[in-house]
Amino acid sequence: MKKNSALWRRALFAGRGLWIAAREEASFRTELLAVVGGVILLYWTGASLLWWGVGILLMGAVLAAELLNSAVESLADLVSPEYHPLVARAKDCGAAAVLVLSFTAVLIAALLLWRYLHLGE
Ligand SMILES: Nc1ncnc2c1ncn2[C@@H]1O[C@H](COP(=O)(O)OP(=O)(O)OP(=O)(O)O)[C@@H](O)[C@H]1O
Repeated sequence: MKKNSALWRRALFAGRGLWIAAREEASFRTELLAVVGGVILLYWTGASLLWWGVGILLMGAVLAAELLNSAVESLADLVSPEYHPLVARAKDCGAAAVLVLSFTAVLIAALLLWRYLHLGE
């Protein structure tokens, strides 16, 4: 496989990864929906530029973590389709990474909502 291909080619590969995740991973689709919800929340609460920055950063991080988790799962399935405790560990840790970031994003969203409802800003 040729290394260091042109930027447009690498972008094409990345786009293919996004398309595969959106088509085959239910969790990724759910997170895309959550991103739409997050953008609506930020818009509805009239969030400041800083809140938008934090929100966009977190939403991007959740999606990126899910994509990396999918990559780990695919490699694990290739290497060991049969049950193996190390595969269980790799997959569980990948899933945990997504969970931690998702939980953080939900907490930040709750904070934004609380601030809007109680402080009106
Ligand atoms: N080959 C394996 N060896 C050991 N444990 C496995 C193996 N495959 C799956 N598991 C266990 O089952 C859990 C679910 O794995 P699975 O591959 O179905 O991912 P998932 O969480 O359903 O994600 P997705 O639906 O996105 O593929 C893993 O977190 C792991 O604990």
